[in-house]
Amino acid sequence: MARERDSGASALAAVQVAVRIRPDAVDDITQTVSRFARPAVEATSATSVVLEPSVLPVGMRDSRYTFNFDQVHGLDVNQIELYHESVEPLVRRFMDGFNTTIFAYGQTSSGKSYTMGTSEATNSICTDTPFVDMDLHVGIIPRAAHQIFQSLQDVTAEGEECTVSVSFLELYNEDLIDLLSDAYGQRNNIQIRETRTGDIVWTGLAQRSVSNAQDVVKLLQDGMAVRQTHETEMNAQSSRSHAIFTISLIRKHRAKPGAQTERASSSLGRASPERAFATPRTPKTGLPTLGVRLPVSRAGSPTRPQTPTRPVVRGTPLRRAPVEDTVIVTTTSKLHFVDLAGSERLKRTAATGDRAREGIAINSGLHALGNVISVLSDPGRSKRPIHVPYRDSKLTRLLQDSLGGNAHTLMIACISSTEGNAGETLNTLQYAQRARNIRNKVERNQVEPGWDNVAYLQSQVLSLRHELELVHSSRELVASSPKRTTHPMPSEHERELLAWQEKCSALSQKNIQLSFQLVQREQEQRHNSSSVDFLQAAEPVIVEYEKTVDALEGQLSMLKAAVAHLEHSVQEQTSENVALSDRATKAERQMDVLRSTMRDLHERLDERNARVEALETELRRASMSTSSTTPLSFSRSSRSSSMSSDPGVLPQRPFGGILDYKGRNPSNRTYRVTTTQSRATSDVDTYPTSQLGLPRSPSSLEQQPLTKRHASETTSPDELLTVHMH
Ligand SMILES: Nc1ncnc2c1ncn2[C@@H]1O[C@H](COP(=O)(O)OP(=O)(O)OP(=O)(O)O)[C@@H](O)[C@H]1O
Repeated sequence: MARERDSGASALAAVQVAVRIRPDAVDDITQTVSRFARPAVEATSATSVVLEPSVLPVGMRDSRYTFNFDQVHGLDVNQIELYHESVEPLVRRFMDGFNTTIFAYGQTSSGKSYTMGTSEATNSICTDTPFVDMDLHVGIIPRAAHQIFQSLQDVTAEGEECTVSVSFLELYNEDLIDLLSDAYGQRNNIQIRETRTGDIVWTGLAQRSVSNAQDVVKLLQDGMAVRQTHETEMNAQSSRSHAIFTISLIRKHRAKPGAQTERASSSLGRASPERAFATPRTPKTGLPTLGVRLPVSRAGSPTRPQTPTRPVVRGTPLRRAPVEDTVIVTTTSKLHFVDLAGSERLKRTAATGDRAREGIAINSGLHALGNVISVLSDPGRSKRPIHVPYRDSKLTRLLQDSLGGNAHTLMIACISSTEGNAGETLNTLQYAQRARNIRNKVERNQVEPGWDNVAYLQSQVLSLRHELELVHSSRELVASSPKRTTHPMPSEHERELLAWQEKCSALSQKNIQLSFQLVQREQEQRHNSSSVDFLQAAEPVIVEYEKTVDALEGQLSMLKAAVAHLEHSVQEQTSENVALSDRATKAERQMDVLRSTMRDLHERLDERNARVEALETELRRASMSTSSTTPLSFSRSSRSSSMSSDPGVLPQRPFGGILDYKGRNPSNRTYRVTTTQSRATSDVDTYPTSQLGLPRSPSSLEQQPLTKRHASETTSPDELLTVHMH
């Protein structure tokens, strides 16, 4: 926890972000096309990761993406290493009395459940015997349970009394479901409520006491068995809900008043002297954050903390106060493991029906979480108050204390290494980058008993007054002693007197403080008493309103989810359009190239025609001087229609020449004509007779069967003339 600052009563702690790159197994069903299975991300150091932009969809390509985080776990980092590097320090914070949250975020099938320990590997743990070595694939939660109970062995041996309990909550389609309830599946009454002091609490959630790590894992397995998971195109066992597994700890130890904050050994989150002594923080008794009810008196009136009904981990009984001044200090803390469902593109998961509805709800919660993270990470937030949209979804309400509130938080961003997932990977990395800017205000949840109890304070004041009177009377007694005037006081008595005097002044001070406290409390009580009746009467109405608001918020969230989904589709459509216009631009470029090729060809054609004209002129000249052959004048058409600027219209120009009629095939009426011009035999051109102006059946011509080649060439026989240029 390097990035933490002390700011008086509470310390500022940045949200920690660890990135985990999952290896892509051969049988990974998301990687069907090997072309997209190339590696796209690389851990370049223990804290940085690079995403290759060329693998991103068009429109998302930018420069090389390099991201820095608190930890980066590459492909070769296993569960044990990840736990030691990223999670163990957080679990120690929890043991020290701080609320702590660890949540996994990432696209579907990126390894969130695997990392958190809510996947198959956890089911393989045998809970009948104490854990020795866990399977390499076992995730965070079972390992944390093991660490917690190992540490508790030490503190209970020192005489502390500790109580551990767990709860398991699921948020499915905006419904809160208790995964450890005996009445699972039946309508339950879990509600997220805000106390008058602004704390977020859940009511109606089962708390199960546990006395060892096996108990924790057993309950985890039970809850996992009923959690909503289904197969999608992207994951054979995809979590269709967000789930929060919580371990709650209550520790009690004896300490001198005012010295209790030194007991907890964390180097972080030092409680201020004011909070520890003069105005001890009202413990979240009964309604601690994230809704776990600790022992509390019914009407919610503050009482001295009670002994838990089922203390689970007990040390030797709390030592009797060796001296008058020790009190029992209670520390409460919670450790939340949040396994978020994966963000998913419905197109890729091929979700329809219920799966699509689940997908929309999942994405909507994550979208709201993204908005909260964006607002909290806004650097301008410290200068001006900004509304944080926690109420936009139940997920954000549940995580309110973990993001921007009183908790040490670790986000594990899970990403896939392959090219096919590069778009989602970039989103996850950007999301995580923002989360890293969030600062939480952490403080130890610790309280000295009785500070919120007026009767207790009154009795303290009375006993102190009584002690004070005793001291005064003893002083007077000593002062009136006749020996004092004649003999020096024996040093033993002197010391005793000084001790009494010191004690007297300490007690007077404490008396003043307590009296001051008492007056404050009485004033507060007087102020509150008038509203208590009203509040009691209004309570059921308020609860009803809360339920209605809750239901409406649920509907609103789903509507927002639908809108977000539409927006997402529009975004996808837009990027498809971008890709299409990119292709259109490319095609245009190709057209330009073709046009220029055409121009070249035309030029070459013109050159050729010029040559032909020159030849024709020569021919004409030759014909003038030769009278033995029949002069002909006709048009010549080009065979190469592809060279014409207008396909279908053959370029024509006058052709003058002396032709030697070699023969005629009557069946197809094709003429074979040889010009007097000397040419290679391959220079055989075919002309429509209509263009040549020749008679269809000139009897003067020698009939001659055409070769096979000619026959195949002259597919429109009656209109063609084959000319051999010699
Ligand atoms: N680091 C890893 N090493 C080995 N296998 C892994 C790793 N990460 C994930 N897997 C495997 O990948 C598959 C998908 O992982 P997992 O179910 O944890 O994903 P997910 O992010 O929780 O998905 P969803 O959001 O759909 O629930 C599982 O079979 C899991 O065992």
